[in-house]
Amino acid sequence: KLGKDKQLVDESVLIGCTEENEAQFSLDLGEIEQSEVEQLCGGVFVDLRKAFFLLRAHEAPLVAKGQALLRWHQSHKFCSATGQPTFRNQSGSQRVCHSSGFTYYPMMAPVVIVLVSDGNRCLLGRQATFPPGMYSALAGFCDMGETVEETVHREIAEEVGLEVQSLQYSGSQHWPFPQSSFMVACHATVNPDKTEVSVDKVELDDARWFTLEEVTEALQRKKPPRNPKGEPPTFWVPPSYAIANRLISEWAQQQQLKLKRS
Ligand SMILES: NC(=O)C1=CN([C@@H]2O[C@H](COP(=O)(O)OP(=O)(O)OC[C@H]3O[C@@H](n4cnc5c(N)ncnc54)[C@H](OP(=O)(O)O)[C@@H]3O)[C@@H](O)[C@H]2O)C=CC1
Ligand SMILES: [Mg+2]
Repeated sequence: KLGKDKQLVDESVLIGCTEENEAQFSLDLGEIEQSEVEQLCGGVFVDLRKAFFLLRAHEAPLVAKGQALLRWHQSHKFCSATGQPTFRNQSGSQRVCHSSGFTYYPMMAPVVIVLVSDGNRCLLGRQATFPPGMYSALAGFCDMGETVEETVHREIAEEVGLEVQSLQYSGSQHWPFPQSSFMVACHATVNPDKTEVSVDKVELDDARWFTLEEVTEALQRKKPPRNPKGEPPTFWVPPSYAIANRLISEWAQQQQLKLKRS
């Protein structure tokens, strides 16, 4: 039914291709009445952060990419040099200003995300905006001109007052919040004799060391826990789709291996 609306179809963006060579598009439903779409499709609209708890592993990156690309088009309708309208190409991978000749490509902001360990415990922090009880690995945007290594040292020093000794790359992920981030995930170690945390209260609500037992228990919680009023919130970690979860899981596995060997 929506396919009959030529303008809507023209505004969709190409986001990928299945193993069976079927093209995949993302479509901004714009002004369309949500309840009508929900009825037509037999589904409900869900906030993207909440949807990440429900999506299957291969769906989440596709949804994240579609949403990020559509949002980029919405906020790049005009050339920043001339103020003239920009025009998208057919697939939606770029926008051009005919007046200045500039071509604009979707951009991602590089971010480091770091799981700090002192050999026995790992350090997790929470921002005031996180849901109650949720702690994650520490993260921070790369400044202009910085290397990933420099950002890791600076962010850990700024946010918790610790000096990183060693760094090991783990993986990367596109993250659609707050705009489009390119998350570079690393494990880091600090000197076990210098573990006193000094939390930057502007950036973080709290940061503290967690034991393997605490982390193992939190990793088993697949849904945000229900926190009864008046009781301290239960500790939990980001969902499996978030690369923070992968870092925390890898650390727990390494610690368990270490325990088995000793
Ligand atoms: N996928 C995952 O597992 C996880 C992802 N994340 C993501 O990592 C990102 C970074 O973590 P966070 O601790 O917030 O970062 P930072 O520690 O760098 O702190 C955020 C502050 O950095 C400044 N800043 C610098 N560059 C940018 C930019 N390009 N975009 C937005 N703000 C910028 C802003 O402050 P000011 O305005 O004062 O300059 C902002 O308030 C977050 O977007 C978060 O969603 C975090 C944890 C887990
Ligand atoms: Mg941070």
